[in-house]
Amino acid sequence: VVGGEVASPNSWPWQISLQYLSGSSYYHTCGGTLIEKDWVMTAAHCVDSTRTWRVVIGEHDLYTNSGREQIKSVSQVYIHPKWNRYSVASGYDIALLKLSSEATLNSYVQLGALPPSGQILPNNSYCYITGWGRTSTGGPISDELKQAYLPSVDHQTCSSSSWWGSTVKTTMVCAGGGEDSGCNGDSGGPLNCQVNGKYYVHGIASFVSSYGCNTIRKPTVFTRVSAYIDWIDLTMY
Ligand SMILES: C[C@H](NC(=O)[C@H](CCCC[NH3+])NC(=O)C(F)(F)F)C(=O)Nc1ccc(C(F)(F)F)cc1
Repeated sequence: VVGGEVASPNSWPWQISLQYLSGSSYYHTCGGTLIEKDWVMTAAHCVDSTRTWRVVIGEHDLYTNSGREQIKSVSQVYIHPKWNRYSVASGYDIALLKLSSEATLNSYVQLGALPPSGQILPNNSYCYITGWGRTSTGGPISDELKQAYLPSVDHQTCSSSSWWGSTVKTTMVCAGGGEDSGCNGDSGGPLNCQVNGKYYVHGIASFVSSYGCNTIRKPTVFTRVSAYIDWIDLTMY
């Protein structure tokens, strides 16, 4: 997350850190959302390589143990069947991870709420991106979970020529486009949007400009969760 601020610990209790094993250590690679006690939603591009994954729930500082963390291994990865790793612009950047055991829900660990199928946010909706991604283009990832206010940008604007043009599809949600943005390492994490006083996870961080994370008029682009509710339900149940 470029800009924004460090989040109050565990104030986004559905946020997870997706980590991969390298040698004898695990490393943060992506964000994700706990959507059932044993299911995590993330981006397909985060898990389309063969690795050993684990999910850390109740996390805040990646390098300290608060005692609130719950670490789960991943028993199965379900990548959307239409995901094409060579064409993030085609969409379908969504995956579900089945956990080896259920998380325990408490003040620090809660489920993220999904929007109704097909729901489209009005332009300039009140949204926050959260993640441990780079804090500047090419910079280091954040030790602590960060948040940034990223108002949503409707498709008409986001797909206009001086914005993302036809790269952005209607199965995506744009947010930001100013000096705050998502960045590498926030991938897979939630776009949290407040609707009638409650937060819903409307997006899964998918891509930013290759010219720089916080490029003006290149908002962070998210998979639109409300476009995939049927697939999510079919996969989990
Ligand atoms: C460096 C930049 N990285 C990203 O945007 C990465 C991974 C994207 C997956 C692509 N394999 N995503 C992120 O950093 C995220 F946090 F915003 F999600 C990038 O690749 N951007 C990008 C790639 C392709 C396209 C386009 F769709 F146009 F082909 C647009 C932007």
